[in-house]
Amino acid sequence: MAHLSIQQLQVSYGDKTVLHNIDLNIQQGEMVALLGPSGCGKTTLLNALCGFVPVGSGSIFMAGKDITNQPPEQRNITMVFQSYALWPHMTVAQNIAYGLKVRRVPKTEIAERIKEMLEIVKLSGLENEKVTQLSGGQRQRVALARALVVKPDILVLDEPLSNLDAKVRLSVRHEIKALQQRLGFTSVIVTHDQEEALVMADRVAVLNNGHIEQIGTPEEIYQSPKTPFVADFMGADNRFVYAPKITGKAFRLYLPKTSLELHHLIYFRSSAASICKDLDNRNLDGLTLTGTVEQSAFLGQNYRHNVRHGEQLIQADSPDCWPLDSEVSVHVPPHALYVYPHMARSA
Ligand SMILES: Nc1ncnc2c1ncn2[C@@H]1O[C@H](COP(=O)(O)OP(=O)(O)OP(=O)(O)O)[C@@H](O)[C@H]1O
Repeated sequence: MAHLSIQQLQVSYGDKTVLHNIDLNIQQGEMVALLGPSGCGKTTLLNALCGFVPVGSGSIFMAGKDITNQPPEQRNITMVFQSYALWPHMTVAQNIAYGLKVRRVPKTEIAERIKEMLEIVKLSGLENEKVTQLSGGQRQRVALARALVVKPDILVLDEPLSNLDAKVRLSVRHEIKALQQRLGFTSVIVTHDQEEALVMADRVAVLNNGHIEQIGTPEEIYQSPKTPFVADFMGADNRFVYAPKITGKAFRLYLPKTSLELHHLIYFRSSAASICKDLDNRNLDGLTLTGTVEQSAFLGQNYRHNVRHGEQLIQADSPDCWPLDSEVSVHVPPHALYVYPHMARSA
């Protein structure tokens, strides 16, 4: 049985339905990321889980118990916010103790649990500091300790790293992941950063306009996006419409397992494409096209090229910088092409 089971959940604000028939099962000890663009309903789903917004229809079960209509304070769910939401006038220890005091845990036990939590989040020695004297990364660790000290059924993280600078962000996301694996807590994290979701989560649910488009392991979501939306959102930056008649010397698409008699939408990542001088004589599987280099930009490890193929501008990476106006061939192997039937006859 799933630890958390969300079934056919629908949530509306007035006349506007923002979550449509959400089904999501989360196992004990699992971390699931809700990933999607702004406004797709991530925060609303968290709020429904915590009991902060009423549910229109559907159910939420925690360890088999129906909590759909339970008030927030009766759900054993704690939340870590983007803004930390710490009490500024309190010390680190007082902030961590807050939830335990509300639950009337005996003083000696509170002291023990604070000490243990401080060690876990590597803040021992800072218990008497005011939280305002801490760095952003340290504050977020206090927020994490405060949420975990009450031993929640689910830890909910709402964009927890957004306020941290890029470098701290990288280290804190690894710390949270390591902590989750060590302590085995069940959690849901909201993010709009795909890399963050891939690094931290055991499974990723991609939301689009109040629907779950796809749910799967980071590898499944990244390597086998099921819909054009997921492909695009997961960084497949090249998109074009394939029409059966366009195959010729300058353009060849061959996918051993796919019939291409109808129009298709094709996506691929610039990083999956390779550029060479001439592929004319080689009948490679996948996509092969010829074009002219219009622009190149240095990315650090590679150069990204804009290659003009008729009306289409393709982006392709290469370790070499190809001169402007070079005539080149671009190749993308079959496993890196995401192909979807396309109903419309034009791009
Ligand atoms: N209190 C509210 N009243 C009315 N509409 C709301 C309310 N809160 C959110 N919405 C709308 O519901 C939709 C989903 O919003 P939500 O905040 O859940 O999205 P999100 O994916 O978390 O976005 P973001 O990443 O920007 O936080 C949006 O269209 C938003 O405008």
